Amino acid sequence: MSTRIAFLKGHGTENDFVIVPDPDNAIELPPAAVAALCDRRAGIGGDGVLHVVRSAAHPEARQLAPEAEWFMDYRNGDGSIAEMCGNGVRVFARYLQHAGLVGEGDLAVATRGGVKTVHIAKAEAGGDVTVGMGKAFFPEGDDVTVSVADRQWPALNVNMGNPHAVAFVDDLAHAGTLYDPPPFSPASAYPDGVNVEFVVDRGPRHVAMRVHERGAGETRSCGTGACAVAVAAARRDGADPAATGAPVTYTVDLPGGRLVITERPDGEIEMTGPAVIVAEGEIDAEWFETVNP
Ligand SMILES: N[C@@H](CCC[C@H](N)C(=O)O)C(=O)O
Repeated sequence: MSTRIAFLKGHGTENDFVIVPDPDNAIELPPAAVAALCDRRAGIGGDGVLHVVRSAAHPEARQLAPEAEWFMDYRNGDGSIAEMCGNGVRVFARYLQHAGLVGEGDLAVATRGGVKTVHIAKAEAGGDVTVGMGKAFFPEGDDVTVSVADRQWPALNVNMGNPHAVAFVDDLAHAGTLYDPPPFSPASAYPDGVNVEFVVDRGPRHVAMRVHERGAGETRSCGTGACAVAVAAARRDGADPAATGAPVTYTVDLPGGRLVITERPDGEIEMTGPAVIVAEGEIDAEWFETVNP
């Protein structure tokens, strides 16, 4: 094993990540090592890990290498693998820019959810990062119910590459502590688990949300969750862009900041927000061996 393992810490609206640059895919990251890196007391701390690998060097992304040089090998904080991370891909792009590997403007990033187009705005224009998130899907089946303590809400089943249950509530405090995954029924609705969003209205096309993320617990932001919430709100509000032929934009406030989500008439969704690198350093090789024997 290499004795020098670089890392960076970054966040997008306070959805925070340990970034592990590893162009040649030489670093093994089993679930226990990911969980140790993400541990907020005994590790570096983060909602997840962004393992930065050249697509050509990763078996899951090799076929995407002609379209996208870099693969976001995303892991949840508990070490599990997710199909997509919306804030993660924005922070991933910021890392590539920070490292001088890309400039401002457009780039393609390979993910388990396919190739995503990312746009890094010029610093003088605010420097926000926009990602083309693809289309939302609404899996058919039983209606989903989410519950917290003695309250229950109907939830919309939205797939943004990863699964979401979106519940509109009267008060975000009704979601409780969100230490544990909120129970849902029927149990068959999400065989692989689910990210659960609780949403309140703030004004016209403006909502606020909290989220319990699969594999991470309550996080201060979730990009795919914000997109799921925006499309759920649009349908609830009768503002389906496919039906009206006009793009629809929602402002989504999260505990860690604000994301702006636009759905186009063809169903394509774009998400814009800040992405920040806050630190960089070296993982102690001896410690890493203890968590990754
Ligand atoms: N924080 C992410 C979502 C990360 C994956 C999620 N926890 C899952 O398991 O599906 C985002 O910004 O989208």
